Amino acid sequence: MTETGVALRPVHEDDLPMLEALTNDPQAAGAFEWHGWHDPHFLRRRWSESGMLAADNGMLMIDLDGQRLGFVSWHKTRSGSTSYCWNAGLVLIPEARGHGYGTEAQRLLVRYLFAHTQMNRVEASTEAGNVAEQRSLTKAGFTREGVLRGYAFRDGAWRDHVLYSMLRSDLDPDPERD
Ligand SMILES: CC(=O)SCCNC(=O)CCNC(=O)[C@H](O)C(C)(C)COP(=O)(O)OP(=O)(O)OC[C@H]1O[C@@H](n2cnc3c(N)ncnc32)[C@H](O)[C@@H]1OP(=O)(O)O
Repeated sequence: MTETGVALRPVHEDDLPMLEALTNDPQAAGAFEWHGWHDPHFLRRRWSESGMLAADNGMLMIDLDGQRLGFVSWHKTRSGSTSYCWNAGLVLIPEARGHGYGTEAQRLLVRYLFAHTQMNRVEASTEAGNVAEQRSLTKAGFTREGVLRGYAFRDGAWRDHVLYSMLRSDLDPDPERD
């Protein structure tokens, strides 16, 4: 948890309707995260199998004083013949956007992943037009690496993405640790 009260926690069964809305409803997903309808049973299946905490991917709820604000997620990406990194992302409910909660959630996620896995790099890419997420990644301490041209297909067009990363060595030392 942070001073703002934002915390990450595992997904509970009664969170599934919110996750479903954020990923399967065009209004809730927002301009850059709507990728078309998906199998409505997918999230419940994933939750039954692993509680959204598998070895190669995961999802945690973003919580503010017991209120659900959205979710963070990550998956393992190959970065070399024997190397992997995490690719991370998040979606907040529309009412929670623009208050700094997404930035806090990304800070917390990076700390969580570096504390509990041995990965050296967390990367995040976002559409070139998603200025809020780019600003939020910068505020959370990520470094902008460059533009991935024609990287992802969404809503009828190939879109440029901007790639950001945080390395284990970029992390500020935890003030609560010796
Ligand atoms: C790697 C990925 O996950 S990509 C997908 C990211 N998710 C989404 O796009 C889903 C919908 N959006 C959201 O969930 C959230 O808005 C997020 C995650 C993008 C950002 O989290 P928030 O809590 O809203 O961000 P936060 O409030 O910390 O900061 C947003 C910043 O962007 C700025 N901003 C917002 N919209 C715009 C805009 N259209 N143009 C310029 N700046 C903008 C804000 O002013 C703020 O900057 P400031 O603190 O300097 O004033």
